[in-house]
Amino acid sequence: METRIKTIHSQHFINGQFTDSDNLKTFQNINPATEGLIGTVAQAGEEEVNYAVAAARRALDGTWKDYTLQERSKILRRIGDLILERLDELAYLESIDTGKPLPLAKKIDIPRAAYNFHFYADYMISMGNEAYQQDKEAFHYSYRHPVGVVGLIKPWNLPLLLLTWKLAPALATGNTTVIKPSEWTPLTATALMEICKEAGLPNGVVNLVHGYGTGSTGEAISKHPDVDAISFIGEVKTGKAIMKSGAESLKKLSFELGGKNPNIIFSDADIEEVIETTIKSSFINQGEVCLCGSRIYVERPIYEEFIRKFAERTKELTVGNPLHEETDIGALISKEHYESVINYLAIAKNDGGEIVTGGGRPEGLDSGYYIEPTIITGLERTSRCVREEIFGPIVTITPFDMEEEVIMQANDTHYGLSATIWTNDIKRAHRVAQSIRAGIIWVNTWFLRDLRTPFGGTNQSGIGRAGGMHSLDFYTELSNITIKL
Ligand SMILES: NC(=O)C1=CN([C@@H]2O[C@H](COP(=O)(O)OP(=O)(O)OC[C@H]3O[C@@H](n4cnc5c(N)ncnc54)[C@H](O)[C@@H]3O)[C@@H](O)[C@H]2O)C=CC1
Ligand SMILES: O=C(O)/C=C/C=C(\O)C(=O)O
Repeated sequence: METRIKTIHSQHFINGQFTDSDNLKTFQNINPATEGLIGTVAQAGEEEVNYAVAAARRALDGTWKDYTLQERSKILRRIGDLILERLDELAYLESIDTGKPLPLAKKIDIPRAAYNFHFYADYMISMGNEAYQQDKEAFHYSYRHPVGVVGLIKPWNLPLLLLTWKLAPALATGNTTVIKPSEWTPLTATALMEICKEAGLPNGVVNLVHGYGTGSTGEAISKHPDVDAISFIGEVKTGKAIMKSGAESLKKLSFELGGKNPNIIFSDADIEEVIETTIKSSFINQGEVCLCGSRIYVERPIYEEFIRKFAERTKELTVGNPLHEETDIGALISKEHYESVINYLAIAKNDGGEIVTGGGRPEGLDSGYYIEPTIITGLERTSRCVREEIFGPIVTITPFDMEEEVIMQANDTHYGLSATIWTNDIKRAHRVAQSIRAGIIWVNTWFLRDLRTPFGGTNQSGIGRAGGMHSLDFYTELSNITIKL
C-alpha cells in the first residue's frame, strides 16, 4: 500500500484550474507515521489569495447566483457520490497525511465527508423562511441572500470531514469559497477540488490555497477586505488572531475551537458500556478530536473497578502503522505536536500524577510520532494536564463523591465544547446535563451525531453553532420584506 504513491505535489485550485504560486514557492509534506516525505505543497502568498478571492467574487456575481436550489442540490449530491466512489483512495491519502488509522478514515472520515454533502443537498431543499401576517395591514417575510465570499480555514485532525462540514452548507446556500486546509494536511482537500470540478461546480465557486497561518496564507484570507465571512475550526489562540485580522472589515465569524471535555461517570451506569465508549472517547484518532473526553470523573464506589477495567482495555489497544488493519492508534500529526504531548507527561509526573498505563513512546516504533495511550491519576485540578487541551492520547481520572462537586469540577474550565454523563437515573441525567456549561452534552453515549442538531462550543470553545438551520443562519443574510396590504 505504501508504495502505491511515490511523491505528491499539492497545488492550489483557483478559478477551476490547478496552479502553483507565481514564485513557485513550496513547502514539504511529511508522513507523520514514517517521517518520510509525502511530497511538496505550493505555498500561497498574498498574490494567490488575491487571485482566489477575486475568482470567488466573480463567480458569486456571475452564473452561480442563477443556479436554482435544485441545481445546487444536485451538484452537492454528485460531490457526495464521487467522494464515496473514491473512498479507498481518499482514506489512504487522509491516513498518510494525518497518521490516523486507515480503517478509521474508511469508516468515519470519508463516509461522513460524503454524508455532509448528501445531508445538505436534501436539508436545504426542505427549509422554509419566516412569514408573518399582520392582520389585514401587512405581510412580512424573510428573504435569504448568500453571505458572499466565505473563507474556510481548517485544521489537520479530521481534514476532509471538517472541511466538508462547512463547505457543503456554504455551497448549498449559494456562497463562493476560498479554502485553506491545514499546512499539515493538504491532500484530501486538493483531491476534493478534482471532485468538485467533475461534479460540475462552475469555475471560481470553490478555490483552494495552501500555506501557513500567521503572517501567511491564513492571515491573508482573514484580513482580506473582499472576504465576507470566515468559518474557522482550530485552536483558541488562532481564533483570537483571526478575530483581530477580520475586525477591520467586520467579518461574520463562525468558530469551532478546542475543548477540555469532562466525562462524568456515576456508579449506577452500565460499566461495560462505559468502558467501551470511554476507550473511544479517550483515544480515538490518537485523542486528536476536539470532542474527546480527556477529563474523566468517576464516582467513588466504582473508582477502583473503573481504573482496573479501563487500564486493562487500554493495554489491549494496538499502536502502530496506520495502514495496518489491526491498528487502533496511529501517529500524532507532527514532531512539534508530539513534543508538546510528551511534555504534558513530564508535567503530570512533576505534579505528582501516577501513570497507570502508557506514559511514553511504544517500544519498537523508532520513527514516526507515536505515543502510548496513557491514563493518569492523582492530579490536582490545578495541574496543567487537567486544565489544558493536550490533544493527544492522554486522559486524567479523578474520583468524586457528590453530584454538586463533580458539576463544579466539570465547569471549572474556560472551554465549553462537550461533556458526557453516564447514569441510569433519568432525573439526575437531566439535572446534571442542564448544569454543565458546554455546547454539546451526551448522556450514556459519545459522538452520536445528527447533523440537524446545533453543534458548537460555549465560553472559549467557539462562537455560533453549525448544523441544520444553524448553518443556514450563518451562511445567509436575511432581509425582511414588508408588504402593505
Ligand atoms: N471545536 C472543533 O470543532 C474543533 C477544534 N479543533 C481544535 O484545533 C486544534 C488543532 O488544530 P490545529 O490545526 O492545530 O489548529 P490551528 O488553530 O493551529 O490551525 C487551524 C488552521 O488555522 C490556520 N491558522 C493558524 N494561524 C492563523 C492565523 N493567524 N490566521 C489565519 N489562519 C491561521 C492554520 O494554518 C490552519 O489551517 C485543537 O485545539 C483542537 O481542539 C480542531 C478540530 C475541530
Ligand atoms: O461531527 C462533527 O461535526 C465534528 C466532529 C469533530 C470535531 O469537530 C473535531 O474533532 O474537531
